[in-house]
Amino acid sequence: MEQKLKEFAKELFSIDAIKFGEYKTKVGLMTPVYCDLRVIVSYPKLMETLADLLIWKIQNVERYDLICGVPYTALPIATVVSIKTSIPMVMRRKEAKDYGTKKLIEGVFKPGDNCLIVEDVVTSGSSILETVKDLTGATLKCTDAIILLNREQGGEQFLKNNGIKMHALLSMTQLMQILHEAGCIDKATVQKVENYLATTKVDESVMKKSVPDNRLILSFEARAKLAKNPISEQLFKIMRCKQTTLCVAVDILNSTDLLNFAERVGPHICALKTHIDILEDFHPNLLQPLQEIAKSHNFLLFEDRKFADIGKTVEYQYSKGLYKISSWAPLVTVHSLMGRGVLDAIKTSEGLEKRGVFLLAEASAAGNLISDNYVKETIKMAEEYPELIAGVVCQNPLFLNNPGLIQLCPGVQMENKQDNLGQRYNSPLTVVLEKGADIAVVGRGITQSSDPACAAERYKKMLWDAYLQRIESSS
Ligand SMILES: O=c1ccn([C@@H]2O[C@H](COP(=O)(O)O)[C@@H](O)[C@H]2O)c(=O)[nH]1
Repeated sequence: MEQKLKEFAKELFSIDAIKFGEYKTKVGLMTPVYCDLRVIVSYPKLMETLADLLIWKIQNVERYDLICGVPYTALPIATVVSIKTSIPMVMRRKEAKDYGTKKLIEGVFKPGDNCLIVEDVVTSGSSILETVKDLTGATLKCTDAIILLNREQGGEQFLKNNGIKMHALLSMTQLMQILHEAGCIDKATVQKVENYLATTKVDESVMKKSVPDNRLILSFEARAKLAKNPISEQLFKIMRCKQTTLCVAVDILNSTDLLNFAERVGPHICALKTHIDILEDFHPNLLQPLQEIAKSHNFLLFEDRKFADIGKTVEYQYSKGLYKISSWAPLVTVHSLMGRGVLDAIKTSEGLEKRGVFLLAEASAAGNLISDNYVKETIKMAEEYPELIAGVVCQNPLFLNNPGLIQLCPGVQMENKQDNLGQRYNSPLTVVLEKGADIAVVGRGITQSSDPACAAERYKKMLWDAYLQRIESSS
């Protein structure tokens, strides 16, 4: 059977059911490998082989009375399995009929019958779960799903969390290995897919098959209307008007250099991100010309203070002291680590009337201690403060169903993969098309360039083209 599986994998490649290149997934992100098993109905011998392989795999499943294919691709596959094993099948309608019996599940079954799910490819597991919901709603039990290919993007865990054990004939890693050994794909392609799988997490909102108002395919114009924070609304409008999603991190130690730099990159950016406390010659007199430059080039000042203390201390750090951040920076970053008191402090402190917070959910630094649960709770916290939160700093496509929030992604550079202190980089294309970034933060990629204005313009164009490519399918 192992050999039969390898031969089958090669056949899938030869009929173009597995393709390599740049493909857009249904949630708007790009993938270097695309699996389209719908073509398999045109190859009856392959259908039969697949059914044999699945039947072989079914031996691991303890008990089932019925089988059900996830519509539509797996329907014919489940049919062949049913015929070959004489296990009766039930069929799930995607929409209930609006006449007659209005049944979602067709076929003969008894309450409590255990139904084995059959599916072709699992990315998120959401399609299986939709089918499971209808089956259990019709009094059936579902505990196991038998599938051809596990794309290894979180679906197995997601299903497990929802009480379904997944049995896959192949994982994406195994498939890559088989195709490489057979000479169908080269090492570079294998590495590209491996890298994509290792770095692209699919969160639960991505896992919903049809994400309502998916931010990845909505235009900034549309999202400006959905923004609940006045600064994120303004940011969306600036991005659209200046056609830029570039935020430059101006990590420069001298005030005059900072002003010169802001003037030069100003036409190409939507926000200028500062670490004001690294200036060796800081004087409050810097702030007025900086604000004027921001106004004249229509970009926002963004102090990356990463507040992380008790609320009262944050109130002082934000509005008092040498920097009086709340008086000149409409945007600031906040760690979720210390809880909601920090957000309450930012919300109520004196300073600019309109303000927005980017909450830090993930970090670009290698070896950071942020866990999946921390990320999840941070997103939850962000969604609890819609009037204050402009967006989230993260490295993965999160909160897809909240288009009013902006994903800000630092760690962007054209070439470098990592600096010598643990900073990790992705290319402009990757952050927008694979990681879901709305705004990309570029620091040394521009500040250390011999011509920062020209470099900023290049980044701006690349990022904007990638954004247009991302929303293309919805226009
Ligand atoms: O996870 C994070 C959060 C913030 N940053 C900040 O972005 C810039 C990146 O500068 P580069 O020169 O492009 O590396 C810097 O100001 C960081 O403090 C981040 O990199 N990662």
